[in-house]
Amino acid sequence: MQLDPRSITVMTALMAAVLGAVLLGVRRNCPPTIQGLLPWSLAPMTCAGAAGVYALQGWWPEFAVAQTGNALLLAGCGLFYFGSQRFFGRRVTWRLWGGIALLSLAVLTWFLVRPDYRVRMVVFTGTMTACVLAHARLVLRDGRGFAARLIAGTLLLQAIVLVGRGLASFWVDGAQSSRFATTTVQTSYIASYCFSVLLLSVGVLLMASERVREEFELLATRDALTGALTRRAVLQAGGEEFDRWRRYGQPVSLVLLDIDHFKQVNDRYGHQAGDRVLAGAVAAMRGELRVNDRLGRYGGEEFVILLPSTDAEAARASAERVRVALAAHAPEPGIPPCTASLGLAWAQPGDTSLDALLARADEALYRAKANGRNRVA
Ligand SMILES: Nc1nc2c(ncn2[C@@H]2O[C@H](COP(=O)(O)OP(=O)(O)OP(=O)(O)O)[C@@H](O)[C@H]2O)c(=O)[nH]1
Repeated sequence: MQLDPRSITVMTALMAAVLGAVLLGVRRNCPPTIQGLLPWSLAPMTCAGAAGVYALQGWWPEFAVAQTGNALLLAGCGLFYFGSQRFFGRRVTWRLWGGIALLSLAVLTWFLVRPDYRVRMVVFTGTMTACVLAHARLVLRDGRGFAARLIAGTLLLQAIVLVGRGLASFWVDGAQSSRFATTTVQTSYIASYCFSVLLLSVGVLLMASERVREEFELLATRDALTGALTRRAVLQAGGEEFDRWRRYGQPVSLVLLDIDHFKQVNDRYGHQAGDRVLAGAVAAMRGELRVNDRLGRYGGEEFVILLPSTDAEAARASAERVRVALAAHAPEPGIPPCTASLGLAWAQPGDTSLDALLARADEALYRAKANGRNRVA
């Protein structure tokens, strides 16, 4: 089967333009917290521009086709990388990008004065390969899942094809060989370029939709005011830990915590200050908990702390740490620290569900309140 490189190039231009438009559409439906979609949308469009310019060979002077096409292709490659930097929240190195743009401009000008196919090929291949490899490194480091693997794999393949084609240009009579020569090297290069744009666009699309799903999941499990887990989410996690205790004997403990005299905070400083005090209290509690511990808002000024793999003694130490931290935490100037009462419970033989622990923790909390507050019972 013989593929016509010019037709592939024209098809690539059309396909890349459509992919860019699709990504732009996706961007409109994404929450603004997801960054990088604009450069990601512009990247395939720029590649489409490059393919369109290459397709003009024969109608435009060769030098103009090569310079403009290569510059656009490099810009497309850079935009994909730049988009990923934004997406992963990396600090964007403006100086680096400015430097690369200036260098490219200088090289471009120099080629206007001294056109040399092989030097041009080395500079272009070298810059493209460096950009592609840096991008692959970033995605491998910060990304996960199928989409990240797809992107990294495509980029690595692209680097191999780039280097292969760069080397081949020294064997083939490069200066005379046509861009659309139906040689194996040229056809593979153009076909791989077409697939790269397609796979990279699909990859970033998947990565963005995965992020949207994660953000919505987070919204559904987090209490909007304090950032603690919702009651439903923390109780679900508690149920899972309880099952683990029943099946494998892994200890699990639970704390119900109620901020003392919180009504007075609202009455004295206003409901909004009360809101901030609650959010601050959650932040202070978090600082005392381990990574696997779960903190949820049970309702109002009452919280649940789930302590997986924690027996009664260790749970008491954790609860005590939280109590001390809260009593020492000054919410904001003018508002004194709030204390809290904590009721502790742990899984015991005879318990049939998490409700048993919740009931005991509630009784313990009641005792802590009755015995003078600011204590663990
Ligand atoms: N600002 C604010 N206040 C809340 C929120 N949820 C519940 N509250 C308030 O928390 C207060 C709870 O009051 P009470 O149940 O009387 O308990 P308390 O004043 O903490 O007294 P003790 O628990 O007995 O120490 C009420 O005034 C509620 O309005 C909230 O999201 N924001």
